[in-house]
Amino acid sequence: MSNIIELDHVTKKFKNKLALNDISLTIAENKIYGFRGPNGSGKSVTFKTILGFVRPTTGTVKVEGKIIRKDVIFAPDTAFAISEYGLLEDKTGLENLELLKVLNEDQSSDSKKIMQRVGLNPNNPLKLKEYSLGMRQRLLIAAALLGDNKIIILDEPTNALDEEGQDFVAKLILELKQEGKTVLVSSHDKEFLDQVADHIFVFSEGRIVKEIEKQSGLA
Ligand SMILES: Nc1ncnc2c1ncn2[C@@H]1O[C@H](COP(=O)(O)OP(=O)(O)OP(=O)(O)O)[C@@H](O)[C@H]1O
Repeated sequence: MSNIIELDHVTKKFKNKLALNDISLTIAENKIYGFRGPNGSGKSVTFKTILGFVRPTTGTVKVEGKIIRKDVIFAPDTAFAISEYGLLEDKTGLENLELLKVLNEDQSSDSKKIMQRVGLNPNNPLKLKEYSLGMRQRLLIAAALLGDNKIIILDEPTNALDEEGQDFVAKLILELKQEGKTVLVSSHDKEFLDQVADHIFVFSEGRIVKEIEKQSGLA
């Protein structure tokens, strides 16, 4: 399958607010897609319509050929890190990942290994409410790595990270591509997206106003 995700003339209206205004886009397998644009331009709502968390007002979203909210409720083979779909404050990082495994009937992911991969110590006894913003961000990314999904959606994964943390996320995203994943990542940071993305969608006021295709992919 060449296009793993397709949005066809998608609009989303919240009361009087047109959050998405006729978005059409295609996502090919095993590439990294950057979503750039100012606050409120529609990046997160686009991700949520792909995931099936938000129902489009008009238009269709297909993931792996399935129409979201029609053929399936949620996007198949898709993991996400979106800060508002949170983790449990009263649990440790490891406990949070173990709970997600139970919820997802996932018996094969190695939570400890995944925590180490994102630079967190699985034996850290701190509860999430005691985590720094950067540690939270890393745990959220770890949650998206559970289940070995084909498509990974990362909403502002470098928020609250220092320069070292940002480089770390960039390297991780490039590794995910090497492993055959398709990654959708949003950021305000032009430099960061230029570093990782093969293709960039630039959003403004609910529209895609520009698309940038990188020649060779990796920087
Ligand atoms: N559940 C909702 N109810 C009402 N309005 C919403 C809802 N979700 C999003 N919006 C509005 O839709 C618009 C697009 O929001 P979206 O979260 O996609 O922006 P964004 O590009 O991801 O920005 P940010 O970088 O701030 O996350 C905004 O005006 C936002 O206020």
